[in-house]
Amino acid sequence: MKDSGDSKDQQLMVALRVRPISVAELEEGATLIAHKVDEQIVVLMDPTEDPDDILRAHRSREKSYLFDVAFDFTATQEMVYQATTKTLIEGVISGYNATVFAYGPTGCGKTYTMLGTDHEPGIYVRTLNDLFRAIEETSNDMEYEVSMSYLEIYNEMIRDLLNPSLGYLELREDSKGVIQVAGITEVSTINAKEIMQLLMKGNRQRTQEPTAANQTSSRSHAVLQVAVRQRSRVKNILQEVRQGRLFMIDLAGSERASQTQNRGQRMKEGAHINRSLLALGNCINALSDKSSNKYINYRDSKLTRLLKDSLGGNSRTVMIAHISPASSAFEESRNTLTYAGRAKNIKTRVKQNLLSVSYHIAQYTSIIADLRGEIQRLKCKIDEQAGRGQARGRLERGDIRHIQAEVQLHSGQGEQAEMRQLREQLISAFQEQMDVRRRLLELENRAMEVQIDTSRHLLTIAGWEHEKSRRALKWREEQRKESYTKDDSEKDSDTGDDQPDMLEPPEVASARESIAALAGEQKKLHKQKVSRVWGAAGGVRPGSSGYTCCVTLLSSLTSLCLICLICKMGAVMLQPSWGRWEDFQRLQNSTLPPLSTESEAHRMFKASPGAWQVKSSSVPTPPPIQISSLVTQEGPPQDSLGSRIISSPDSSENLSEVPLSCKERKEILTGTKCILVKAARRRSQALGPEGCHLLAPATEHSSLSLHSLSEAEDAQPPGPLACKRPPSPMLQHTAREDNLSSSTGEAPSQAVEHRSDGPRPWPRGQKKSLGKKREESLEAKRRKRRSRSFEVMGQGLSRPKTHLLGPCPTEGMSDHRMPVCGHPAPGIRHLGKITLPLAKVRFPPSQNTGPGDPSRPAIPPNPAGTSPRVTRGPHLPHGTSTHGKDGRIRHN
Ligand SMILES: Nc1ncnc2c1ncn2[C@@H]1O[C@H](COP(=O)(O)OP(=O)(O)OP(=O)(O)O)[C@@H](O)[C@H]1O
Repeated sequence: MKDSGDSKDQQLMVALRVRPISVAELEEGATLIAHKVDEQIVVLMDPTEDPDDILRAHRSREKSYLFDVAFDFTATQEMVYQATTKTLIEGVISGYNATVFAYGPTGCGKTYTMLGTDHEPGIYVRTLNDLFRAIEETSNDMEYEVSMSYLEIYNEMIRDLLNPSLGYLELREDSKGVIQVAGITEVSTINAKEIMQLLMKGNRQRTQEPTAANQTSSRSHAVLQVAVRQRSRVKNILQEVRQGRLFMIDLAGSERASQTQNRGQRMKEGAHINRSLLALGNCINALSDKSSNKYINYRDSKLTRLLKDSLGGNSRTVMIAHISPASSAFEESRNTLTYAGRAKNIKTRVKQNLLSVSYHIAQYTSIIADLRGEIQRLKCKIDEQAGRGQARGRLERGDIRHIQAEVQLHSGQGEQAEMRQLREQLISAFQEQMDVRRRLLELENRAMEVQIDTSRHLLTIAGWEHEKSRRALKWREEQRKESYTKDDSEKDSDTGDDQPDMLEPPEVASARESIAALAGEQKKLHKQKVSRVWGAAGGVRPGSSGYTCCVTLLSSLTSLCLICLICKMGAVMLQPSWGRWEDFQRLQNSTLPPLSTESEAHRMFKASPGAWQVKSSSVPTPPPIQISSLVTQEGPPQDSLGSRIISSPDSSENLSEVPLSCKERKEILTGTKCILVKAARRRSQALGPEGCHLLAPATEHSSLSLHSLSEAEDAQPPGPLACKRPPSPMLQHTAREDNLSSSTGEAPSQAVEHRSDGPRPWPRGQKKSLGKKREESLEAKRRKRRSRSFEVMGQGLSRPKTHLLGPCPTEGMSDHRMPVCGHPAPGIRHLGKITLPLAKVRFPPSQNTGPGDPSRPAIPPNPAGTSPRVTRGPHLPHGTSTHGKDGRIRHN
């Protein structure tokens, strides 16, 4: 260990404090002779000067003294501490020595300044408080060791005030000249409170005796020493240790024997006090004389030996001189001021007590142990702080939970019952809704079954009508052949021959009856569904908006189902083998396969050569079949229901020659047209904008109104497009309405007329002339018919058209011409046109018979010439069916 650090000269600081004049002094008649002129100057008046003394007339009666700082009776303890001692604390911590001592005559306030009272603590207490506060502030980086000792020099003997039992102690000087008190008690602590308790204990041990000058006169010099060792917490091979010492000395007061009136022990004490103070004065004189190189005799007294460093060595020293302002203490005050003034010239050489400690490698283990201990200490500190934070957090969370629980308890009691009630109501409403849905599904299932049965019966009836028409045609052919061989008279006589009646098969009659029953059931189911929806809607009444919504919903569903049914029926009827009675028989005995998926429907259409005509891409769901007209309308007589079915492609033109069949067919077509238009409208309404958007590609072609249909019929070249033009692959289900409607009106005749012109487009300008020709031809045919000729009168269909179609479906539905999803209906009229070729095209008689006519399938003859009853079904001769390029069926 070695000392290091630079030294510098430090002037001794001298402060003067003038205490208040005491009551005793006032009683003695003393006057104030010490006055503070400014912060540094004090004037002392000489009370003994006689103004009448001529010899001293020109001498000044007052003398001024300059100090570093001066205090009078107005100064507080804090002011004295701040101005004298506080600045020393930082130096002590940094390794500098410092000394504060109170000097002055007895009873002038030295003990008051240094020790103070309980209410006005002195420099001891204030200094220690600030010292430990400064150590605490830098303790994270620096490690401190603080030790304290408290002694008195009484009668030139040193006593340990912290442990008086130790007896008198000796002063020793080490090799470096540092004065040490051998065996003194040094209490190491960094607790300021503990040091203060020790200080109080030591003061009680200090020798105080009342004298005439001071009731609490200190008969000894008290020395409080505080040593501070500071080192960095960062361990290194070279460790710096800074050691500073602070001396705070309360000297005993110089006294005069006459003043103290001491006798005996008190006089002896005073002698020792004065001797030590004299030695101190001599040292101060010697130290303050800059010019002289006098020997400083510190060894004259233990006080000067102890204050060796403080006076002339390595220390920042502050001397606080005390005087009484009373005129009675003029001599003591003047001497004190003189000594204090001299001390002001004393300079000390101050240097930092810096000790460099180089550790041996063997000491590393202890250093490591110290470091580990330090790490452990820091960990404990962190854990302690974290635990404190967690405890605080738990406390806060506990408070929050407690508050929440209270809030829930108070506010939730009323709301819980209400919430429970609402929940029960919600659950019951949900269950009721599910029940209604289930019942509706059951009704839907039943309605689907009814629809399937109805469609099956309708197919049966349609098959029979077809067969009947075919037999009638065959019979007329035979009759015409026979008529060529007979003369006119025989012809006239044969005009009364009618076509033999064909007995209706029992299954057809049964189908008609079943259809009637099923229609009633359909109606009943529909009413039930509507009532269910009303109930589910919570009391929706007819005529209200809710009612409209319900009906719309149901209608939309049923319309979709209907569309599926018609597509399916169309696909079946366009089978190559369709038109034979056995096909109807086969279909009658089999249930309609449901179009469960779009792919299935696609397969079905593909399987048929004519499937492209009816392929519907917009109906992917299984078709719950429902014919609205049978349910929602008071339909035509049930016996005509069979005639509503779409005619067989092969026989449609021949059917027109049968008045009753033609009428029925028109009714069927009209009714179907009405249904389809309604279905399309309801589907559009049900789907709404979103559905329209989704179905836009399809509806663009399938949206249809009668108006658009009629326009289409007018604008579109009928015959060739219907018969020979390759069909569009984008055929839609509703496009069949176009076909159906055209089959009931002028289009067929136009097609017939146009057929002779080849596949050129139909010119609009020729329509009127063609109409005229058609009328003429019709008239001629009538005449022929009256003359018992058997020419086919396919054009006669145009006559009942206005009667059948006029008011009811066409005009009525023309109001429903609506653009679906914003797409105008006319834009789709050329697309998706399903052509049932033979139902649309009427052939003139001259062309009907030619088997080689490619535009029309030849009607297979009945070589057996049997009656319809005998020849129906499997007995009908037929060749191999082939398909023309226009998709129509040919029988070879
Ligand atoms: N500044 C002051 N303000 C008020 N009272 C004071 C002041 N200074 C001293 N006194 C009072 O004067 C009396 C004597 O003071 P004190 O004992 O401190 O003198 P002293 O110099 O220590 O005497 P001694 O040398 O005999 O110990 C005390 O009662 C003290 O309360």
